[in-house]
Amino acid sequence: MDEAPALIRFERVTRRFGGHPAIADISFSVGHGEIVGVIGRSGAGKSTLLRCLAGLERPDEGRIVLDGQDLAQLGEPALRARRRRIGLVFQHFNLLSSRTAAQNIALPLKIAGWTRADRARRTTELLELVGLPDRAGHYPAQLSGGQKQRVGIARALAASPALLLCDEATSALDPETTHSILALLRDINARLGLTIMLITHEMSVVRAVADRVLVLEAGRLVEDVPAARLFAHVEAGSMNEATRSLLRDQRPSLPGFLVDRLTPEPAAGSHAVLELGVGGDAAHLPMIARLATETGIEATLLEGGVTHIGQEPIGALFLAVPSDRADEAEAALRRFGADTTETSLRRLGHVVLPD
Ligand SMILES: Nc1ncnc2c1ncn2[C@@H]1O[C@H](COP(=O)(O)OP(=O)(O)OP(=O)(O)O)[C@@H](O)[C@H]1O
Repeated sequence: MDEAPALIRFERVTRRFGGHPAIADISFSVGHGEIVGVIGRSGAGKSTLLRCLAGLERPDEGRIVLDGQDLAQLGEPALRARRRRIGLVFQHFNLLSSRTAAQNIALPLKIAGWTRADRARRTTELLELVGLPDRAGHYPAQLSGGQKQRVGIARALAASPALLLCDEATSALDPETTHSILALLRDINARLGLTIMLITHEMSVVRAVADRVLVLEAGRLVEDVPAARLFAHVEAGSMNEATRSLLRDQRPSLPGFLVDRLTPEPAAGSHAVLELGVGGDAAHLPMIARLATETGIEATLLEGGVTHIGQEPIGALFLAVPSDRADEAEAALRRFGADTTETSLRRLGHVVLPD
């Protein structure tokens, strides 16, 4: 990370319950304005990490530094003030059903002692920000799930927090609404420069919104990587098994019928199958066309494609080239920019393609 001091620093944080560590020896830092996804399976320790960060749990070991302040050094009043610098967004919205959207949003401001006029001004501003200017007087029961979560986000932002913590914020929503809520979070991040941490068990959520990904497994931090690199599988070989298994359903993969036919050695008329993982600028390189013009080798695209994580192109292509020219094709692809820091090139085996 650059010279700017981190907003969040976890230093070897452990939290135990009944002697069993829910999170163990966790260290990472988050810079201002980053969107960080924390992913892991049920019981991996995500909620515990979030609760420690929100000051709702105290670590047994290690330090959590937020904006230069060690949370463990703060007494209860200072900790309460700190908590107001953190906005929390919940899976089930946690709105008061007897209050309107505007009243729900204004509640933290009322508790913080804002005047009625200031509350009204800020609430109007927030309803605009989350795209609900005409829903101020609606009660939660009159709002859709997505609208309720927008109110939840507006409430979390009311006191201008330094950090927004989202705990499975889209897990109760359908895919289309999830998409719009994640777009809203990205928009808020871009407009306000707000740092966001999202806890989720869904790789698709991380994929849609995060700049960086932390993977938790059985209380340990097993991966801390830029999202684009994670999805380009550049370091697939070095990735933890927990990460690979979370990724498996996201990545393009060779169709099963071809995997079944793969052999380690070439056969008469066979093709070598190459997996080309591309990311960054490499995604724009016309590698297949260059391969044809410069070597005369015509690669067949078996599967795969390029997509985007934020603005970052990433992809995986599965190519077939005649087995007797596989070495030559690999050497050329490497020369064109494959197998650098942002791309990877792997030979999966040989296959006799169906006619
Ligand atoms: N208050 C608690 N008392 C006892 N054990 C706890 C407590 N909170 C968490 N744990 C245990 O710590 C481990 C991590 O739990 P945590 O809720 O942090 O995981 P998670 O990744 O958020 O899971 P989920 O996605 O299911 O919420 C689990 O084994 C859990 O049973």
